[in-house]
Amino acid sequence: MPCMLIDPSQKYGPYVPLKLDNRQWPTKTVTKAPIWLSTDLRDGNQALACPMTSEQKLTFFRLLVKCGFKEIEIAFPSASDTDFSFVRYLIENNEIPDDVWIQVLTPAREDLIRRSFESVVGAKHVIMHMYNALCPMFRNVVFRNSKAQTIELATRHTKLIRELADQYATSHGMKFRYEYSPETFTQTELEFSLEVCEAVKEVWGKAGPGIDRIIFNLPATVEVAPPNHYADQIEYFCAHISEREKVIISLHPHNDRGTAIAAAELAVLGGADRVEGCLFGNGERTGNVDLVTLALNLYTQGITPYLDFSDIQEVIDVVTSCNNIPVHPRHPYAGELVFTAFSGSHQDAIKKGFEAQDIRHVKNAANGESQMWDMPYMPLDPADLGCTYEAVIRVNAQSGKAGIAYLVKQHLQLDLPRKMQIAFYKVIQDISDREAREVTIEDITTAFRQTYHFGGPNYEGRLVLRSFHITAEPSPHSTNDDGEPSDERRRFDGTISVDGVLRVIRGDGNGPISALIDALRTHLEIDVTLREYLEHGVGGGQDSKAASYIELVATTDDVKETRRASESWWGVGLDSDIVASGLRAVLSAVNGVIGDRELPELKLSIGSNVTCDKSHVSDVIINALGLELPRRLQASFFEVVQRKTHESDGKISHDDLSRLFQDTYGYEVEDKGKFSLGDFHFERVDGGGPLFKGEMEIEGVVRKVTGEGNGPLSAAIDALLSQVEGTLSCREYSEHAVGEGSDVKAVSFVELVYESPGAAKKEAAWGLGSDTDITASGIRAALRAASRLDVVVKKA
Ligand SMILES: CC(=O)SCCNC(=O)CCNC(=O)[C@H](O)C(C)(C)COP(=O)(O)OP(=O)(O)OC[C@H]1O[C@@H](n2cnc3c(N)ncnc32)[C@H](O)[C@@H]1OP(=O)(O)O
Ligand SMILES: CC(C)C(=O)C(=O)O
Repeated sequence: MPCMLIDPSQKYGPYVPLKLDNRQWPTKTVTKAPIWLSTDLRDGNQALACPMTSEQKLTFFRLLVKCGFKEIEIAFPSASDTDFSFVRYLIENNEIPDDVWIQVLTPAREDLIRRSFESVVGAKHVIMHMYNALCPMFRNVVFRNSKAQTIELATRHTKLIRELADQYATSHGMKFRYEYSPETFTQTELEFSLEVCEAVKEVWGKAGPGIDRIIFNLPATVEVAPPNHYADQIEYFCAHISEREKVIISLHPHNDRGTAIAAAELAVLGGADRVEGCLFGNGERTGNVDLVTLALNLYTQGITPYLDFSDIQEVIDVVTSCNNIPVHPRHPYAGELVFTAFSGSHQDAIKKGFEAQDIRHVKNAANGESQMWDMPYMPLDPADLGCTYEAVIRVNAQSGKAGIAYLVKQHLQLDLPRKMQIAFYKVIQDISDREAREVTIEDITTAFRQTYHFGGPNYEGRLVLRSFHITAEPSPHSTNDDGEPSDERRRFDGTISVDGVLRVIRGDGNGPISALIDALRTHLEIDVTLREYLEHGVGGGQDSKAASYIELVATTDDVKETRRASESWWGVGLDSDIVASGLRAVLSAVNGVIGDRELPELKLSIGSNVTCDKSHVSDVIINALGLELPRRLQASFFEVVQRKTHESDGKISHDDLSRLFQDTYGYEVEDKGKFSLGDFHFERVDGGGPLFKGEMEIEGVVRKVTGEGNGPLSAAIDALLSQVEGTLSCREYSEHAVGEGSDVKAVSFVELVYESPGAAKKEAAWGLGSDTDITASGIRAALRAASRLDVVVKKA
């Protein structure tokens, strides 16, 4: 069975290096783009098992024009009717822009040359491209021609092309240029290639400077030597061809050794002016040189390529749908994975690179300097090709903390502290190890939200901050240990939801965070110590928020041991108020600390009932006052009760409880409150709702007010609104009857929401009203609720 040889020299010989003294190309650098010719519609097309249909060729042609190609080889028209008709279609349907030269390929055969000319009749600018192979193998085996016969074949057909070009130029006003390809150039004796090209040039006889230059296209028909050898051959040819100024030297590299890009780049240094190739390197066998890569290699050196791949995805889509060959995921610049880092150290460098670049760009912009791209592992800004940064970092088991932190920052705007990055990395690593797959951005953000109970009601933990007040308290010690005046202390007084039950907790500390930690210790037996606290701003302007990060450790008897504890819990908080953001971060971490652990029950006793909850409180109100509290009012009052009973260790009598209720919501009490109702009536407005007209006593002064609404209550609230700054709205309303017979009256429950002008937060309060008239009872309840809010009254 055949296999690879131990000694391959028995089968394959080395290329023969060119003896080129004083070669120039190694010390040259490229400074401008070559002329490009796309041979996708000829060479690429011929290399497909199913050549393109006319529709596909047309779509491809339009793409090439859009990308900026000014020379396009559109067909081998004598090869098939499809190719011939395609050329006709482009010409007859004015598809070819005036500044684009179409090129057609023909062998050195009279019938095929004539047919090729027939195909291009009517085109404005045509490059006639003729080829014949020159190397010994082709001379001896394929053509069975001597050197002289080979030259004669090339010159005889060049002469014919010249005659036909003159003829068609005269008869059809067309402009022709001529390209001659000494096929198999790189395998041919250099002197012989030169001899043939000189002869062709002479017979063509029309080579001149500028646009009249004859094109000698020197193909690496099969790539059989390293790229430096091609560069040597091109430099030699450029140096020895006569009338160099009347010649365009063109390259046509194939990729058999996988070095077509290098060969083209070095051969351009060797003196070539033009490159023929295909998009993404399609073409016979291993393909032609890839023009996308060549152009973008120039671009990333700061050289304008004069080809536009700003929408690389569109280019990929068109090319792959026409060729039916996918672009390799690792294809330079275009592959799905080329702007993606999976591995940890790469991600780390990219994250740091972006951060440093952002800072540098701001500085450069301020100094009027250019915003140079300089990023680890990324030679090109994906945005230049219409790609987003979305896929730059992707996560699997090879990834590290920095990449994950980068994605959290991108998608949640949170710049995690280093130690928290490490903590969260473990969470993600567990997922990727367990599931042995790529971890998506959605996986990461969901895991983050779940771990830190971050991002709305769906992710709430067992403990949730509902409301709080921080007050300053004088320190019990007038001086500290150094004899300096002691700072004020802070008191946290807030409501948190604990497993769905509102709990009022209080605590003291040096600052709001330590006060909350103290409250958690006192009321819920959660004993933790703060180890690290960091915060940063998120967003700007009115919508800016503060993000806080907290690390907690379990408190031990030994302070040093506590600080050194290996187990810790991180939390995150985001809020427009920096204090609230820190407090949320504490609860986020505490949710991690408590896990499923049982928390001590609320100690609230009403009368002799020792463990009461909000339903017991509501029962007392029903029994004492006959009021059926709406569900949310029950929760709100339960909070009031807890706050009231703090000083009495959670104890309250039945009577005190009903009095507390009446005083709080203004139910059947003497005190009228800040807003109270005088005489009023409603009028009907044509086509509208009721119009409230009446008197309201506001801060002791009677005002005449009017207001419109969909119903009586909203009209009255509108009248009230006309007297205050900010906005007021009704969040909940309910009512029921109390009493019997002639004593029956309506009791209304109203929750109002108030937003004072410029206030970041809304305030809400309940109020109660009772009256024999149900409308009056509702309005009284609303005014009572307003009395409990910090409403700013307009000047009378
Ligand atoms: C390196 C390249 O990519 S070059 C472009 C290759 N593209 C094509 O070949 C296009 C598709 N080809 C075709 O459609 C056909 O080959 C045609 C229409 C061009 C010619 O078809 P046929 O006349 O049947 O010839 P066939 O396909 O067998 O080609 C071989 C003949 O052409 C000759 N020949 C090969 N290249 C050339 C050339 N550049 N100039 C002149 N004759 C040539 C061969 O010597 C051989 O001649 P022979 O029959 O006298 O021995
Ligand atoms: C016709 C020539 C230029 C060719 O396609 C080749 O040599 O690969």
